[in-house]
This record gives sequence, structure tokens and C-alpha cells, in this order.
Amino acid sequence: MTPVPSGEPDIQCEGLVRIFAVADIEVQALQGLDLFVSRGELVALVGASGSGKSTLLAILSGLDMPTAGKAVVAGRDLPSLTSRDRVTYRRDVVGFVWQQTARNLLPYLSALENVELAAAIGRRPRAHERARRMLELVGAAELAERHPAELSGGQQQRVAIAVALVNEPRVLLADEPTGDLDEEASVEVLRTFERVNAELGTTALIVTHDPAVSEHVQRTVQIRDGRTSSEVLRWTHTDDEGRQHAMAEEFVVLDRVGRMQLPAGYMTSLDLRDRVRLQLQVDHVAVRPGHEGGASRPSSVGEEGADG
Ligand SMILES: Nc1ncnc2c1ncn2[C@@H]1O[C@H](COP(=O)(O)OP(=O)(O)OP(=O)(O)O)[C@@H](O)[C@H]1O
Repeated sequence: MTPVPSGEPDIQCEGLVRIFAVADIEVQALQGLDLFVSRGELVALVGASGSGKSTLLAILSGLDMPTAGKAVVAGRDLPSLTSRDRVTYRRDVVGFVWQQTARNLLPYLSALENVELAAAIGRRPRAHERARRMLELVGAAELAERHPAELSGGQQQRVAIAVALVNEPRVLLADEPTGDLDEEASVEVLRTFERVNAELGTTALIVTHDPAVSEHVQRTVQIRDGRTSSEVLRWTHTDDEGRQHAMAEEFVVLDRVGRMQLPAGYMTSLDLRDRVRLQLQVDHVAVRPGHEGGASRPSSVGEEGADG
């Protein structure tokens, strides 16, 4: 596989399309999705049920192939990987944490044995020491000898993070890792993601419905109808007196050809539908309903400014 060029984002999706054919019907699960995640970033992906989150994760984890578009993870061009490359990719490049704890851990092995087994499959030397170190990192050192049935849901997910990271993957993918947990356990698991991201610098993408996630990540990306629609960026601002303030701002995602998604609430409140009028102002673009004042008249080719 090709070496990773430095400075490239760890996850690059451009114009990603995934169409499922069910009987005579085609379902467009991803409709030209763009997503870039830099090396070492911790990003949450949120979106309504059916918006395409799991489809994206299946592609990024090497389980599914896109119908069209670009998907590059840690320098690996996913659509062009052979089935053999795919095995190496899944073993060495990406780690996973799934919602269902049973999918993450083997029930008849202790926490430590689960992590050791993953290290052995990854053919890593000193599997035992590595596994112990990983359990320490996720705050589960004292749980090493317990079997999954003897651990709470949150503890199981922390051990699952140790399993996912023991082979030092470049990218960690998590699908609803807090989906089955109560609020307290969710926070504990999200803090663990923050800690491993800070200490190991692993790039992480967490798919979630959990509204608490945004406080634990640098960026929350919203996906709607198979495309990224908005992003919330978070940062810490230090004022003149040295006090630190948590800041957040939401942006709408604009792709390279100028497409964006208006928030559903804006469309409803101004009854924006079918077509709209755009007007270029000095420092912004105005969007107005296209169906007022005889507006539904189609503008002729070459007519400047649909606002007339
Ligand atoms: N194997 C499949 N065959 C047919 N349609 C599929 C398949 N997988 C997903 N879809 C469809 O693609 C769309 C996106 O589904 P996906 O599971 O990616 O959404 P999601 O955002 O992960 O939803 P949820 O939050 O409920 O898990 C949906 O309309 C879904 O019905």
C-alpha cells in the first residue's frame, strides 16, 4: 500500500455516492458527500435516522464500496484496494468501536485477553505489555481480569476502545458507541475518546445521535440526505484577563461547486421551495422565496440575477 503523504487529511471523501438497488427501486444513501478530517482531529458525525451515517462508516471501514466518488483514508484509496489490501487495512490502519458491545468483545475472554488477542492478530510484539498499557490509558487497568458480563456497558465500551487502539491504527471509527449507555456512562466513554485522541493523536470519527457528544469534540459535522450539511466548530478563547471561554459557531457546508443545504427550519419559515431568488450583496448573498410576485417564471438563459 502507498505510504501516507504528510499534511494530507486522514479522511478525504469527495463527491461520495452510494446507491443501493432494492428490487426496481434505487436508494441513494450518499448523494455526493464531501468530508475532510485532518490528522489528529476528533470529529463527531450526527444526523437523523436514514441520513447515511452508517453507509459512510461501512465505506470508511472497508466493509462496503462507494458507487462513485473519492474515499481516501490515511493515504489508502479505498475503492482501489484489493481484497488482500482490505484485510491489512482493517487490521493495521483503522480501529472500530461498534454500538453493540457483543460485537466489540468476546464474552469468554477477560478484558485483558480481549485486548491481547487483538494485538496478537495484529502481529504486534509484546502483546501482553501493550494490552496492559492500553487498558491503563482507557482507565480500565483494574478491570483486566473481568469478563464482559462482569463489566457495565460503559466499562465494556472503554475496553472496546483499548481493543480498537492496541494496534495503533491511524484512524478510529466509532458507530454509536454510546447508543446503549445512560448519560453518566456516555460521558465517561466520550471522555475516554478525548483522552486517547489527546495522548495518542489518533484521528477519530464518532457517528452518534448523542447530543452530549458536541462538548467532547473539536468539530461536529451534520449529515442530511446523504450529504454533509453543517458543521459546529469549537475552540477555547482566552480573554485579556487570561480567562478561558468555550466558544462554538455553526457553519453551513459549501462544497467546491457552490452547493449548500439550507437548514430545514429556514425553508419552512420562509416557505422556500422548488426555486429561490439569490441576490449578491456587498458582503453577503440574500436568498428569497422564488414563488412571490410572479416569481415562478423561469428566467431565460443569460438573464442576470433572478431577482430582476
Ligand atoms: N443495504 C441496504 N440496502 C438498501 N438500502 C439501504 C441499505 N443500507 C442503507 N440503506 C438505505 O440508505 C439510507 C441511509 O441509511 P443509513 O443506515 O446509512 O442511515 P443512518 O444515518 O446510519 O441511519 P440510522 O441512524 O438509523 O442508523 C436509508 O434510506 C436506508 O434505508
